Amino acid sequence: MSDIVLDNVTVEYPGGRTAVSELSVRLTERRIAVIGSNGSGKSTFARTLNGLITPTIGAVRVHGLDPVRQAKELRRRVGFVFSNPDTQIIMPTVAEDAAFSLRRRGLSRAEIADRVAAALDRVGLTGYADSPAHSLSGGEKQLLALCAVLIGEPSLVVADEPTAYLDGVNSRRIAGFLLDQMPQQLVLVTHDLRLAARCDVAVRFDGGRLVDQGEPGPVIARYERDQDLA
Ligand SMILES: Nc1ncnc2c1ncn2[C@@H]1O[C@H](COP(=O)(O)OP(=O)(O)OP(=O)(O)O)[C@@H](O)[C@H]1O
Repeated sequence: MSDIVLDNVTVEYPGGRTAVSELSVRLTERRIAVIGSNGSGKSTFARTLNGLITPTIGAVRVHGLDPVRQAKELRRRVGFVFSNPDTQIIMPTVAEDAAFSLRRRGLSRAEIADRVAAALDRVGLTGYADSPAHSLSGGEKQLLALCAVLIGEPSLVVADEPTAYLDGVNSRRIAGFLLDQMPQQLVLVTHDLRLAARCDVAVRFDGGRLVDQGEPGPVIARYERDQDLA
C-alpha cells in the first residue's frame, strides 16, 4: 500500500492566503519529485502528508491513513527531512540523536543500541556514534537527520529541499542515498531539476495548483520552457 491520495484539498493560511487550491491527485510511484517556482505550494503540499498542516477543505490519505484522525500512527509511518540540518538535531551526541524517535517504544537498551548501530551504518556514519552531533559537517548532519528518520522504519520519507544547504559533494551523497539506496517511498521537493529527473514521476505546482504531472523528463522540459517564456 503506497498510495498517496489527495481529494479536493485546499489549504488557506491564517490571514487568508490560499497556498494550495482544489488539489486532487493519486501518487503511487516510489520516487516522486515535486517541482515549481518559489511560493507555488510545494512545501504546503508536502506538510499535509504528515499532518504538519491540516487542509482547510478536502481529504488526505497516506498509505491508507488519515493524517488528522490517525495522526500518531501516521507520524510513525511518515518521516520528514527539512532543508536545514541544524534545525533537526535535538540531542547532544550522534547516537542519542539517531535514537530519539525510538523513545517510548518500549525497546531495551540493547535493542536501541543495535538499531542505532545499523542505522548509522546505513548512512555511512559508523564511527561517529559518540561524537557531538553539532561537530558534524553539514552533509553529515543531513545524513544524521535521515538516520534519525529511518530508524523509526517509516514507509514514506518526505524530504523538503534536503540538499538546499549542501555543497555539490554532500548534495550528491544525500541524493544518492534518497534516490538510489533507500527502499522507502520518497516525496522529494526540490529546485534541483537534475534530482527531479532521477525520480519516477514529477508533479509541478504553480500558484497553488497542480499544473502538470507525469514522466519527469517531459514535465521538467515544459517547466523550463514556461520559465524561459516568463
Ligand atoms: N505559515 C504561513 N503563513 C502564511 N502564508 C504562508 C505560510 N507558509 C507559506 N505561506 C504562503 O503560501 C504560499 C505557498 O508557500 P509554500 O512554502 O508552500 O511554497 P513553495 O512552493 O514550497 O515555495 P519555495 O520554493 O519558495 O519554498 C506562499 O505564497 C507563501 O507565502
